[in-house]
Amino acid sequence: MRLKVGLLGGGSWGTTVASVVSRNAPITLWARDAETVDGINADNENHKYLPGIKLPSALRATNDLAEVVAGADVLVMGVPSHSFRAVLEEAASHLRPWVPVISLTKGLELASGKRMTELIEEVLPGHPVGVLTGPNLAREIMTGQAAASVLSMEDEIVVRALQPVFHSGLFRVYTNTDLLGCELGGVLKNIIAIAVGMGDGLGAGDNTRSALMTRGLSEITRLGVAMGGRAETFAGLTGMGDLIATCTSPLSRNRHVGVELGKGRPIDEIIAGMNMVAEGVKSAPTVIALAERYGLDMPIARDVYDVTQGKRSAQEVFRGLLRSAVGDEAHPG
Ligand SMILES: NC(=O)C1=CN([C@@H]2O[C@H](COP(=O)(O)OP(=O)(O)OC[C@H]3O[C@@H](n4cnc5c(N)ncnc54)[C@H](OP(=O)(O)O)[C@@H]3O)[C@@H](O)[C@H]2O)C=CC1
Ligand SMILES: O=C(CO)COP(=O)(O)O
Repeated sequence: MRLKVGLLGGGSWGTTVASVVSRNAPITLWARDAETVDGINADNENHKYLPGIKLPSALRATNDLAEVVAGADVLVMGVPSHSFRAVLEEAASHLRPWVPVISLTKGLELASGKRMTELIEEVLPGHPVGVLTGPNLAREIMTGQAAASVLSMEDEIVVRALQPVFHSGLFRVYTNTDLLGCELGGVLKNIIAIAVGMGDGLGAGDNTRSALMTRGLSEITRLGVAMGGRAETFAGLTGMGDLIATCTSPLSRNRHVGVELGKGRPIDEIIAGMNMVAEGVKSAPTVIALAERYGLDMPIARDVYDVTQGKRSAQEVFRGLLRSAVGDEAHPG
């Protein structure tokens, strides 16, 4: 039986995942924006988020959320974290019982600090939940570059059953049962990418970038393990893998924010000039609150928080980093 997939969210990543899935399964994409829907159906193009890229003709889009959700055997959530709960609540009354819900979103709920899969469990109790995450820059995948990703769900049987929905020749989908670890890796690497971007914007060198990424991974792993993730997950595709892609690619929106901060531009101006989401800016305060709750020192994340809140400049933060105490690499703090 071919599972029918419904995907909510017509941004760059929702459209990309829908295009990938359309090779394997019937899929309908819901977008709130009528022009996005028309562009996908009439021109096979998402003019707003993936201009110039031809989408598969099998991909169909609609404005009708109820139709997409009610017809889905698998529901995929591709809206940013700030809209996730509202869209999920709208979907809830239309979803059939036990339909798995997979999140593509790499952010935390601002008010509660919750992960997106925690929101799914809260709004849709009883539905199997998962994430699809990894080093996956949308535009690269749409231009036919190979990539690997991870479908993570706690139940090994369910995750194996859903893997073929997402996996294809150039989009290689592994499975992992460490849901919390996989999900957190995707959230936390955004903050380190902002830090690396700040360094690049200030003209820092490759050694500096390498130091920030490595110490950043150490911060990610400390918090992730304290919250219940497995250490080895953070060394895999959803941790180190995604960190490398996001910290080094000019396509990353989070890194872009960092680069512009490094050049001295104010955060509000940078965000106002972007038509896409940079989740790390929104999750930095929540991550700092989590670090405090778990009694952990996360100096790079704290610096990103300070700069994105306008408390200090990128330049000040970089001077501070060079002056900070250095101890045992393996046992910081
Ligand atoms: N882009 C990428 O390469 C990757 C992104 N991700 C993650 O995927 C998630 C989505 O990002 P991405 O697709 O890139 O985001 P974009 O900024 O490209 O697009 C955001 C989309 O969400 C829609 N949206 C926002 N608020 C609402 C709402 N209240 N109701 C309905 N739709 C809404 C927007 O609609 P509208 O146009 O109408 O505003 C738009 O279609 C993020 O968490 C991101 O971190 C993960 C991996 C790769
Ligand atoms: O998550 C991503 C790559 O895996 C996309 O990163 P940005 O949101 O920074 O563009």
